[in-house]
Amino acid sequence: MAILTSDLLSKVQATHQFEEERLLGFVRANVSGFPQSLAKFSVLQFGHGQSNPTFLLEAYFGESGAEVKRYVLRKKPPGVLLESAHAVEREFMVLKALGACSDVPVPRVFCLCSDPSVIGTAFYIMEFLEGRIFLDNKLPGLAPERRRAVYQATAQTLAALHRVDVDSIGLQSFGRRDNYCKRQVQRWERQYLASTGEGKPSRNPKMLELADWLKKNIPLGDSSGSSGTGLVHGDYRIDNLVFHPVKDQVIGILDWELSTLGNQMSDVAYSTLHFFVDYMLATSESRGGLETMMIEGIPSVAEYLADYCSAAQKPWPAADWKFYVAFSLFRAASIYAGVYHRWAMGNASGGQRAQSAGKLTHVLIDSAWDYINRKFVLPNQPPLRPVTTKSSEMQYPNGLENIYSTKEQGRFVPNEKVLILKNKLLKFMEDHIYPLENEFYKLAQSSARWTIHPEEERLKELAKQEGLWNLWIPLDSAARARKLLFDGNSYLNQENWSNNLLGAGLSNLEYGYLCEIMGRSVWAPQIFNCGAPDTGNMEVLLRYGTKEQMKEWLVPLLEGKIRSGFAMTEPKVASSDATNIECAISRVGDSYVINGRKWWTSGAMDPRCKILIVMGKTDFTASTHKQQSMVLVDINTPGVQIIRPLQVFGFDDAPHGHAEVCFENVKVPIDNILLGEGRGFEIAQGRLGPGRLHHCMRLIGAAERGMHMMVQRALKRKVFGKFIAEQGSFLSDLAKCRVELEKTRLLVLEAADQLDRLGNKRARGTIAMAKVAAPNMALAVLDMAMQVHGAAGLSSDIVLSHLWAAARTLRIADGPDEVHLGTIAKLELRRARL
Ligand SMILES: Cc1cc2nc3c(=O)[nH]c(=O)nc-3n(C[C@H](O)[C@H](O)[C@H](O)COP(=O)(O)OP(=O)(O)OC[C@H]3O[C@@H](n4cnc5c(N)ncnc54)[C@H](O)[C@@H]3O)c2cc1C
Repeated sequence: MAILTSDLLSKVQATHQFEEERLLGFVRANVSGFPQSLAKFSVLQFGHGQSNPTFLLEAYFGESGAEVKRYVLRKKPPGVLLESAHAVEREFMVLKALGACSDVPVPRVFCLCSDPSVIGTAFYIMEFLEGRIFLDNKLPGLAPERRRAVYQATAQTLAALHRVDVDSIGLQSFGRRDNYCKRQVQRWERQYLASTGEGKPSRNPKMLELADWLKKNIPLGDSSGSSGTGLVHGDYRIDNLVFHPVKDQVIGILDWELSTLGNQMSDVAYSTLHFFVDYMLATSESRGGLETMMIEGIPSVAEYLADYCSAAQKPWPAADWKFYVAFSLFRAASIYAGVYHRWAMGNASGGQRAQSAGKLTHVLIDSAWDYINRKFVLPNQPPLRPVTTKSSEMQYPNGLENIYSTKEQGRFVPNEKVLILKNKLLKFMEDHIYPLENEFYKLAQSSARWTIHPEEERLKELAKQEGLWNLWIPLDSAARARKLLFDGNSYLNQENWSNNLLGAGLSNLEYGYLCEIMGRSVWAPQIFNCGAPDTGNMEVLLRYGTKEQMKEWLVPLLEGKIRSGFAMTEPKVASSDATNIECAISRVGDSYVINGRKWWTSGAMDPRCKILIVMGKTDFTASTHKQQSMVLVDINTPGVQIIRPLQVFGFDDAPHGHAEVCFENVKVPIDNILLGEGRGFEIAQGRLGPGRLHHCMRLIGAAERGMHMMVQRALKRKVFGKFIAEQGSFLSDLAKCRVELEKTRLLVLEAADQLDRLGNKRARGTIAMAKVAAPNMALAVLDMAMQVHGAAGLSSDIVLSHLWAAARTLRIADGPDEVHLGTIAKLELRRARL
């Protein structure tokens, strides 16, 4: 929640007290409009901020003494100060120039007092702004769209500040512009050295190494100061901004102590530090910033930066961004070291809160090194933004966008975050996937069919860079992995976060809108690391894997370096009832030994497939649903034999494939068991819910592609003197297809929403309905599309027959229709009996 500026007040701290009468005399003489006859004059201190102590002056006047004028006084801290720090005179100068000659929102200043005899140090007086301050940059309590607006206003206000022409407002001598970064690194290194060392807080050698790295990586052009220089604020953060009491608009930028002229991109990078390190939580062990939290409405760093660059008309800073962030962390570390040093000497205005600044200094230094060691920090281009920022006016760059795309408010209307991803995804499909489909088919029909097309791996990298990677991962699963893999250690370096290894923090419903688009091409899902059975297998590891299992198998799967298979179905038994399976998993000493035969293990033919999740029985005598267990089996373990690829209507789905696999005395360590013996059924329930829905979502996309192709064909092909689109029978069939498609889409979205709100178990009835409805609808629509294409529709020259074959498998795979109908009927009867 935001707090009002007036809520930050408390009594003046003992170390900051001054003679109020002397101050009053000065104010009366120097602040124009100050009431001459007062009922009361009071001084309170602002509790937020640790640099220059800041006070509220209240002058009560009028007949009843109830009228009040409020002012803010800002002064240097008492005690011995570091040279050039706490320069309130400079603050006054910049505020005065901006207030008089620009539209940058700043409080109006009244007067500056350099005479220490008045209150002990120099000070100035300015306007009091009543508004909201967001002390927590996670913006708790705000709706996602307002969070977005607050961050947008933050970026745009910084852009407005950076657009100011300093020469025209008399600030041309406010600082030097050449060698800004070089001088800043030297300055903050000096400050750090002055705040640490013998008789002072301890010195961290990594800080000095950091200074060396920065000196060696100064951006080109720094020495001349030719481009990108101008006014910089120096401490631009959300909590130094006053927002309008109700509108998401900045009404004042505060805390100008560090302002100067210089390289403005360093100002921008500094304003993003909370994405990389949680400096609000100085006392906790937490290191990760907003980029690891994925809070709805808060933009990514790239999106924030895109807002800034577009408003400031600056080029995209990918080339030097690593330097600017590392420099900002270094500078912040030096500032906090100064705060801590002052606290240790008893004169930091943040009081005891400044104590934690010592620890934070080290966190900032480590974070800078983590950032430097990342391979990827920013995409080469700014992320694609919707054509307008209002979701109601979004434009879609793709002809495939369906005619009922939601442009209004409503229950199943994707939010702005999803719309942005959707636009990107649509463009990616148009630019990269559809044009390569024929290429992929050619290879899959050649003698080299079980190899990977090099373009596939290239597109995977591109998808990662675009933030279109692992979008299927639901928030809760991501949170578990984050906790197990990343908490308090640097097992994985921060590069992985930037690559969105744990998705975009989407709910199942939000993912539904995107998964549908991937379903338009059989080749698309794996490009985004969103293909079956990998998503289901990753979900199992995310939910049930141990830390070690995650490290060994989940991480390479998340990275898209390996693929996986799920081996449950057996040729000998009716596997739609998993209690029938016969594969034996026997405990022998410290190992499990697996014996059995599986088939339709999708993905096992893929040369990148390295891990199988095998379901078998560990105890044939236990109760029916406690006999089964799941174990992780490295596909290269002796005794694992791939017997043959199976075909679906002649499609073998190379290079992915569906394999028959024999397990003969396959020995794996006991640590490879998932969740524990007898828990296989439980895992299957968890795995199959979201996975089933993903199939349904993709089927909506497949049907949508069928609709599109059908209509295009009907508008171009003439039969018996008329276009097919003019034939009455076609029109009614087309309309019926649309009706079925929309009904099913709603059912699938409803199931996804229920999965988010109610969980797997309570949503199972609706998921079952979607699982029956989606393949049957897609089959009908694709069948109609093939019919309209005549013989071409049945050929392999166009995608329809392959989409149809894939849809047909889903009346059986992941449970035949009859099993799901049984679930729906059982629930219906149970409800009637209640
Ligand atoms: C392309 C494809 C990919 C697959 N991928 C995988 C995979 O990666 N891993 C894996 O383990 N399996 C996979 N499968 C297998 C799939 O999950 C099974 O085929 C499915 O669970 C059905 O099992 P079954 O084939 O043994 O059919 P059976 O269990 O023998 O059932 C046959 C038929 O019996 C009828 N029937 C079943 N139950 C009922 C009931 N309760 N009421 C009325 N009639 C019923 C249905 O008509 C059903 O189709 C895949 C299958 C295909 C086609």
